[in-house]
Amino acid sequence: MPRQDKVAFNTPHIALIGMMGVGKTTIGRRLAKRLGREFYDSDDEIETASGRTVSGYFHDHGEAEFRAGEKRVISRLVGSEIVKPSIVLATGGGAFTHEPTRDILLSHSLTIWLQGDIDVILERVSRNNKRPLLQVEDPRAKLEELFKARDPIYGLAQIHVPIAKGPHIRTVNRVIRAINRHQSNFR
Ligand SMILES: Nc1ncnc2c1ncn2[C@@H]1O[C@H](COP(=O)(O)OP(=O)(O)O)[C@@H](O)[C@H]1O
Ligand SMILES: O=C(O)C1=C[C@@H](OP(=O)(O)O)[C@@H](O)[C@H](O)C1
Ligand SMILES: [Mg+2]
Repeated sequence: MPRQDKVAFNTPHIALIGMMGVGKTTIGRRLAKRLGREFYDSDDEIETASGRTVSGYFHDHGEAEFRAGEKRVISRLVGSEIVKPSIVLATGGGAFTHEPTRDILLSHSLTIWLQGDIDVILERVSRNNKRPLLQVEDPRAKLEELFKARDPIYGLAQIHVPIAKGPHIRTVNRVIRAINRHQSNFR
């Protein structure tokens, strides 16, 4: 394993946060593979536990219950006192904005904000209708509203990484470099 991957390997749980469509799930899966860690996605865990899709869950129970379920899932994955190997967790875009969930993430993991601009994100989320919050007449306006409300909160993450253009590996490399820089500041 390259030296810089080793530094990242030795960190606690890594949690990716940021806006829908920025790449948390796809980058997280690749990062975990690179670091030889287990990968979890909080949306997948909610879907498995509830037997509903995220959209179905929102439809049936509403956002407040979704946030409560999301908190339970994240607490189970990274909030436990039981010592287990560090994982990579991709959170859903709203998880970090919910204070109880944010507290768990900040206390038990290295939080990494993947930052993308609205045009890239809009293009990506338009590929399917899996994101209930954007099933509105004007998704751009909704995204603008979410950016305004959420960016200051996402800014509380320990590490900020602007996504790279091009293949996923470029962003994975940026994340690993950012973790290295962060860890060396604390040694
Ligand atoms: N570097 C990239 N290049 C091209 N497409 C990407 C890249 N990163 C993510 N995507 C695509 O953008 C979409 C959203 O990514 P996803 O990982 O689901 O985001 P999130 O989990 O943050 O909502 C997916 O279709 C994914 O394949
Ligand atoms: O931003 C949000 O509030 C949400 C983001 C989604 O996850 P992704 O960020 O992985 O798309 C999913 O949890 C749900 O649709 C709500
Ligand atoms: Mg995702």
